[in-house]
Amino acid sequence: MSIPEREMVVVLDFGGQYSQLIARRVREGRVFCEMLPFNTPLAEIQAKKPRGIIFSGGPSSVYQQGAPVVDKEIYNLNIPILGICYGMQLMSLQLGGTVSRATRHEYGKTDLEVMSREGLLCCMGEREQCWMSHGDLVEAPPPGFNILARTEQAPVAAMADAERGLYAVQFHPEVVHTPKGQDILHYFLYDICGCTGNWTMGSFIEHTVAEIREQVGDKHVLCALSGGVDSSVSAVLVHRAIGDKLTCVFVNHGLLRKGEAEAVQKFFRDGFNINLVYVDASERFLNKLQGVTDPERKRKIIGEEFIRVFEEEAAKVGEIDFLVQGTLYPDVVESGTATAAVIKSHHNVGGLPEDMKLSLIEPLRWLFKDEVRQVGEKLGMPPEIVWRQPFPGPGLAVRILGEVTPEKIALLQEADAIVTGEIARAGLDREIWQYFAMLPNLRSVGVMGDERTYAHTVAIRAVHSHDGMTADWARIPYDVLERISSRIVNEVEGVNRVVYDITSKPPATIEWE
Ligand SMILES: Nc1ncnc2c1ncn2[C@@H]1O[C@H](COP(=O)(O)OP(=O)(O)OP(=O)(O)O)[C@@H](O)[C@H]1O
Ligand SMILES: O=c1[nH]c(=O)c2[nH+]cn([C@@H]3O[C@H](COP(=O)(O)O)[C@@H](O)[C@H]3O)c2[nH]1
Ligand SMILES: NC(=O)CC[C@H](N)C(=O)O
Ligand SMILES: [Mg+2]
Repeated sequence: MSIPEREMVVVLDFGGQYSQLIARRVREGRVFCEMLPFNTPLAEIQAKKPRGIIFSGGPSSVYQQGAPVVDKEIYNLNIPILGICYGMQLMSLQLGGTVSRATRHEYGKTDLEVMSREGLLCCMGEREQCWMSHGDLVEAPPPGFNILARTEQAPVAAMADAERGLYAVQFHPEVVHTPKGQDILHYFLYDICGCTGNWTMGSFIEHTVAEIREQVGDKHVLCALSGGVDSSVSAVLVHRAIGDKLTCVFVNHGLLRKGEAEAVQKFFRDGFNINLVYVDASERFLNKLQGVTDPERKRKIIGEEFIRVFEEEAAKVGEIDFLVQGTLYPDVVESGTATAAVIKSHHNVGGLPEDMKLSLIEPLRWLFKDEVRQVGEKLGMPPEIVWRQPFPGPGLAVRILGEVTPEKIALLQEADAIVTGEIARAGLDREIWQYFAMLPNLRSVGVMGDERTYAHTVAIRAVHSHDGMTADWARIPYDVLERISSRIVNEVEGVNRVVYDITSKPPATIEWE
């Protein structure tokens, strides 16, 4: 079977805060979308046969030295382009318009005066709300461009050279605060780029299965299976493509939750017709982590050790060239890209060793968790997997600040089982995105049974999120918190205090390390 034709659009990322939102919005418009760094070679972009290209926003000023630019040939490829914010400023500058620093900046909700209500802005009335975040502006558009809209501060808030298929907006159509934003993107995708909207979860599955089959041929493949949503969905996709030639490896690194090693094996052995190898590697992981306190070092050690285990298992199975991982888009951005800062090295991306021998297959690399859950449902996977709360690959190592020891792991496993159990008992497990206990490596004074104690503090973390990129702390009812707290101090030896983390992301992250 050949790979079915797929309409796709490329987002070139200039480091904007909302770049990933653009990609999501395009996919919500039923057109597949990948985000690439701004400096991706043109040949690589062309090879993807995009129907359109979108330039994202970004923190730089186009007229500054070293600001990110694209190869000007991109304007001659006959592929429609939509520039957003920085993307519009860049397009202006490169094609002969003028860009300068504004005297007054526009941040947030802004009134837009629409001057041309046909073409790109045909969905808009004369006055519309839009959302702005800029300090620079286009003073004069390049030759050949018409001004489509303006605001009090920005004489060019949207512009087009329809003949060449070049469009740009200073505001952000991808954020919900631009109410007509999705209509504008829709017009770009359908009317300008000629897409028909053939991207659905069903077509994603079909396309991905065909792609894996072509890539792998009749070779054998190993899949890193954690029992989490992402790797389980990846495993099922690959299994559809190549059946028995897939072997899944589940690693117990000694940093799993209470009862998890047994539960995952039982679930996959009983419920799925998949070859599963279980590796108890806890000793070697914990040895490597001895004395290590820096969060990034912990992540890198775990990332490398995972790969070493997979390589050893691959050698046992025979000739194996490929490793499947359930990597998602947020793992990729947070690990740092050409434009995005390193927030934390996810073990499966930034934590990978340089000399790895297996080639990666990552069918979900462009998706967000909620999209992966839709794929899982479409594949008919059971709700216990699809709606399972995420658990980071480095496991409890990133939930224990400071050195990881067997005692601390055992203590945290007990406390975490209480949090999980009580959240489920209160019927909140599906509502809350992630909920767990963590150990801040902090001891304080308490009094228990009239005796002084000097024991551990356990922190509870519970957050609501759509995709893991941003999060808000969950307003767990006080009586549930009370039960969790009292059970932890009463049942877990070595704990005399429980606190609740009430920080959103940003500024914090979901995990503490
Ligand atoms: N214990 C493990 N054994 C084998 N592979 C693992 C293990 N933990 C993580 N991985 C690999 O690393 C990838 C990334 O981990 P991550 O936790 O993001 O995904 P997940 O566990 O599949 O899903 P979830 O985010 O729902 O926990 C996994 O998809 C899997 O391929
Ligand atoms: O596979 C993973 N490998 C990792 O190294 C890792 N670190 C964090 N997470 C999970 O990602 C989401 C966002 O986490 P943070 O807000 O802590 O960055 C949350 O759901 C985290 O649990 C990881 N997943
Ligand atoms: N959001 C953006 O793309 C901002 C672009 C540019 N840095 C400005 O301030 O105008
Ligand atoms: Mg996981």
